[in-house]
Amino acid sequence: MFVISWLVSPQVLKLEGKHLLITGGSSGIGKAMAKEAIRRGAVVSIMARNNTKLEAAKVDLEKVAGNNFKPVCIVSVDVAGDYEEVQKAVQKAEDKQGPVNMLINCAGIGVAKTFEDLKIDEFKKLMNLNYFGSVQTTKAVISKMKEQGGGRIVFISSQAGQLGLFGYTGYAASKFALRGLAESLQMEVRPYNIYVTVAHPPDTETPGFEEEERNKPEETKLISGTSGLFKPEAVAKQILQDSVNGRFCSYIGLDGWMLANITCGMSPVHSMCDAIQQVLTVSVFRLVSFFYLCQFTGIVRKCKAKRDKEQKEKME
Ligand SMILES: NC(=O)C1=CN([C@@H]2O[C@H](COP(=O)(O)OP(=O)(O)OC[C@H]3O[C@@H](n4cnc5c(N)ncnc54)[C@H](OP(=O)(O)O)[C@@H]3O)[C@@H](O)[C@H]2O)C=CC1
Ligand SMILES: CCCCCCCCCCCCCCCC(=O)[C@@H](N)CO
Repeated sequence: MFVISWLVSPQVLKLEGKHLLITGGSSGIGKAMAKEAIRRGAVVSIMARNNTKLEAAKVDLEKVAGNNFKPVCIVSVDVAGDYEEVQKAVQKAEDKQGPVNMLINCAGIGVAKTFEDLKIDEFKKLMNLNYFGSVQTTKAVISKMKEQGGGRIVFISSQAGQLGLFGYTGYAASKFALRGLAESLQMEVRPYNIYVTVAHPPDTETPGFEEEERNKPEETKLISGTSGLFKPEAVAKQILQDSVNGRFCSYIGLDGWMLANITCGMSPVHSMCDAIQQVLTVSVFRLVSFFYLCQFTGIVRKCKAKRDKEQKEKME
């Protein structure tokens, strides 16, 4: 009885006919999640700011739908803007597609610069969009979800929400914040049959990633490169499946698996298999992490030496 009470074993959510509201659904990971959800028979609403991009995504998404599909609902709103506007936007989606069964908080931005180079406004923007944006949409759906007797809330964090790294002082903080939010919220809403998922994707080939790459410090590129570059379709499929299964932590790849285990902390545990895995791997992966940390310190040192040398040559 004791063992059973701390294990989380939610019912698998049947996606067919369920309303999925996806913020940031007009591009990248969010759009790939919308596509996968439609393919699996869900009813989808996507939210973002730019209407032209939303319209284009709608056309793209409806191409993958079967015969009896419900049109994709698009709503233009700034999730980090006025809370009343966010509430109205959610209401608009619910009027069209019914109450939200799964909210996917994917609207977000990545900025990689050193702490010195990041402007205060950039720190604020990162927190405002990546963290408060997710708070606002979640707040706008949670009461109805409780009344309904269940649902799913998904937060798209990052591997940089599991470890801090060069260039991500602003970004990682906003992604770590989501974990604290999610862990607390999960404890509150579990009696209402609502399950929270935090996803920690590695670098993923999206328009947002391309933009971020342009001014990225070399250190950040090299360190992030360790865990590879993934396709949005693969990342989306994994996150959607983990959310359907009601898993608290969603990850992809070998490094993702190690990070999920080493950062399990006090998060809810999904199955006996996960519990055993965590108990057995935490100390081993901590040992493995020293090698990674050594490698990262080496990268930072080499990049600095290279920069110093270039500077000196320029002076001469
Ligand atoms: N790509 C990567 O390498 C990784 C990404 N992530 C995270 O995944 C999420 C998605 O990233 P990715 O697919 O790369 O991003 P994209 O830039 O490709 O897409 C971002 C989406 O969010 C929307 N959006 C941005 N700002 C707002 C806003 N203020 N209000 C409403 N919608 C907004 C954009 O539309 P519009 O501009 O029209 O508003 C767009 O639909 C982010 O949270 C990111 O941090 C995590 C790990 C790795
Ligand atoms: C046991 C120890 C295992 C250690 C593994 C370490 C792997 C570190 C890789 C960090 C990658 C961070 C990617 C962030 C991507 C992102 O969020 C941005 N691209 C957003 O745009």
